Amino acid sequence: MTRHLKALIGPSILNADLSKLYEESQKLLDNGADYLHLDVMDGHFVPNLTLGHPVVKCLRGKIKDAFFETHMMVSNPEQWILPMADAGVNQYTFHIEPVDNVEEVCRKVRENGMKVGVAIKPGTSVTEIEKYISISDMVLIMTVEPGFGGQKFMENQMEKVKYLRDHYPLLDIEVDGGVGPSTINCCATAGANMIVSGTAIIGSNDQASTIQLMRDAVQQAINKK
Ligand SMILES: O=C(CO)[C@H](O)[C@H](O)COP(=O)(O)O
Ligand SMILES: [Fe+2]
Repeated sequence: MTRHLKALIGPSILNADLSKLYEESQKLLDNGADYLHLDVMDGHFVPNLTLGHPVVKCLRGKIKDAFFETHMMVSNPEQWILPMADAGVNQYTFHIEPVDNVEEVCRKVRENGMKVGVAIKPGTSVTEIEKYISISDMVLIMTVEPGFGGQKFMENQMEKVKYLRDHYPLLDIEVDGGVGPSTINCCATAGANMIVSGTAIIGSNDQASTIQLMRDAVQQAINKK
């Protein structure tokens, strides 16, 4: 069977009203989100704290069938594999920067029934992550310094996306940080097919059209290639 790239939009709930995590998440799904991108920060790898596996587990209790990706901005990603698998996470995306044995973490993530995503910060070279493509399901190119929502999109990171798309036509490539209607074309033409967008969707007064607009831009770019 031929595999085709798919345009997927995964809203980040980071800048939503987290006292209403379930309602905000369900609303995003009702408005057409393809998956949920849950930002996990440990106050060590990044200077911020968000949520952990107990919260993800409660959310899974209320939302049974959506695809959950956790973006693990943590110093020891190996530590949270089991609890996140138990919480019902579908994809475990972690940063390679603090990890000594990336292969081992990738293997354990899969052993625990989750897809594995590998992520790099803006200062990390694309060749650092290229080594792990064969043992992962997705690559995340950060387009802001991880830690906070609502930052400015770093266009220079598109070189990494272009490089990866040229060399790996069917690779799932995700971008995250400052992505919205004004920056989506940049991401789409560079070759990203999985789009994380926080502030632009959460702050939109028409979430469904904002999600649709971004998915259409990405799908059109895929169809042109
Ligand atoms: O990983 C993140 C920050 O580290 C978030 O996913 C990202 O910033 C999304 O929010 P926004 O679209 O507002 O930038
Ligand atoms: Fe994220």
